[in-house]
Amino acid sequence: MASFPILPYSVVTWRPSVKLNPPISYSAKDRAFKVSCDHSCFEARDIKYRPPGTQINLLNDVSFTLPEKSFGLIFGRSGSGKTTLLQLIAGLTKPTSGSIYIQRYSDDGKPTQPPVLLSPERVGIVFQFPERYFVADNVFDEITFGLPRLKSDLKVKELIARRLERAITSVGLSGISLDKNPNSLSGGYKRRLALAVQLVQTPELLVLDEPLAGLDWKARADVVKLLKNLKKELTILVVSHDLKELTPLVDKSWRMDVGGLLTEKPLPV
Ligand SMILES: Nc1ncnc2c1ncn2[C@@H]1O[C@H](COP(=O)(O)OP(=O)(O)OP(=O)(O)O)[C@@H](O)[C@H]1O
Repeated sequence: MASFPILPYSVVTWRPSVKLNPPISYSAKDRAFKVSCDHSCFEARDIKYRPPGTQINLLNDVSFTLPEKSFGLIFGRSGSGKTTLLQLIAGLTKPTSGSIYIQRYSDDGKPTQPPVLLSPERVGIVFQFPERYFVADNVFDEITFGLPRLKSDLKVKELIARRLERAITSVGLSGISLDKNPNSLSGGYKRRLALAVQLVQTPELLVLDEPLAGLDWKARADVVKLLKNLKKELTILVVSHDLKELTPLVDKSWRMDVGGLLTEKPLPV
């Protein structure tokens, strides 16, 4: 298993960090969330989301804290707002109010600096049935689709080549020809490819919507094993109905109730 992320954060210089202005202030209620954060946490506070032109909030006062390199799982009824939350975290939609940010803490649980807004470049999102969104006719083009085109100088090319190689290795696609048509891969390999597409962008937080949906038992077991390995190097947040299979990986879990209400709860298995 290749170690991941591929490059130290400082090397990937095109990833902007946006400071919140004004900085978030901390109440006694907020401090209760810090207990489990040793270093950095991905945090959401009081997220509300109402789609434009509608009268109903899909998400209501959603708050959570996910320590870095941990595995979080959100479960709950269909239509409760889980996918909507993932889309907000990935920056595909903006919350109506509230914020999602990264907070660093010292060993004694105090914030060491102002929170930094979570920018979309730091998040990789794998949609439910990601293979439906493949755009290229070979594996190489699919993985490199979102990368800078290769007019760049040699150093950038080398950097991209290393990122590509490590993404492929880390999802176990090394044995597959890069010329292969993505649609000719098995279900499990398509999921690996969808993960590689995100990993090549070196995200710090990977969010996955129903990563086991539609796979046979063998492919499901393979994806669980893959996620277990990725968890060593990345923070992962999953929305899933497949609680039993994912239980061994889960560090924190939440139930989303209809009306977009998120509560930290142990898995009901
Ligand atoms: N842009 C929108 N405008 C209005 N309603 C929306 C919009 N986007 C989603 N919804 C509705 O919001 C609710 C929450 O949808 P969401 O897909 O987030 O739920 P979910 O918990 O992920 O469901 P599932 O488990 O079935 O995937 C659904 O009733 C959906 O129809």
